[in-house]
Amino acid sequence: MPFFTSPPAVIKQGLMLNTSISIKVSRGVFAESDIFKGDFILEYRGDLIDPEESKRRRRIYHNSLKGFMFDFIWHGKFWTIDAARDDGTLGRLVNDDHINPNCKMKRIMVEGKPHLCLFALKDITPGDEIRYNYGDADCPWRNQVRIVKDILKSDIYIN
Ligand SMILES: C[S@@+](CC[C@H](N)C(=O)[O-])C[C@H]1O[C@@H](n2cnc3c(N)ncnc32)[C@H](O)[C@@H]1O
Repeated sequence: MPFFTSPPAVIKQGLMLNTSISIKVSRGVFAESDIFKGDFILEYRGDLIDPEESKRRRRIYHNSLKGFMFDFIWHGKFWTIDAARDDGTLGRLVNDDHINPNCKMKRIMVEGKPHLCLFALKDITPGDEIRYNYGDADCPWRNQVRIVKDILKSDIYIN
């Protein structure tokens, strides 16, 4: 549950989204109006960079910024949208859910260039957090969830 909510941030094609902050995932993006299955939600905006530039930036970035680099394959090569710079857009603030995501990132070609766009996988109601599956990316928080579950599985009995 978010504990802080900023004023409504973005109205796009009739969709209203908002950013909130929680202890667990820091910032996130929440629906403020109904979103229907198949709707376009937002674009993950940033610099489109090739593998060499991506490697160079990864060498100099602090770990916290690497989480804003979205890798994908295009024309048989790895490319990256680097959203490390805070440009005020919301795509960079959408969190991961690899178990029950409510939207999906798709590659949309515009004038020969790929754009990463988020579409609803199901109906989303106001208050729901917008989340997609980050894919095979190395996501330490997924392991943390597993560790918590493992701890809960192993009960200790005291007579
Ligand atoms: C693209 S940013 C998303 C916005 C981020 N929550 C923020 O406040 O800047 C990706 C980072 O968010 C955090 N994150 C995303 N999904 C998460 C999740 N399911 N659980 C915990 N942290 C998550 C991780 O720190 C990750 O590196």
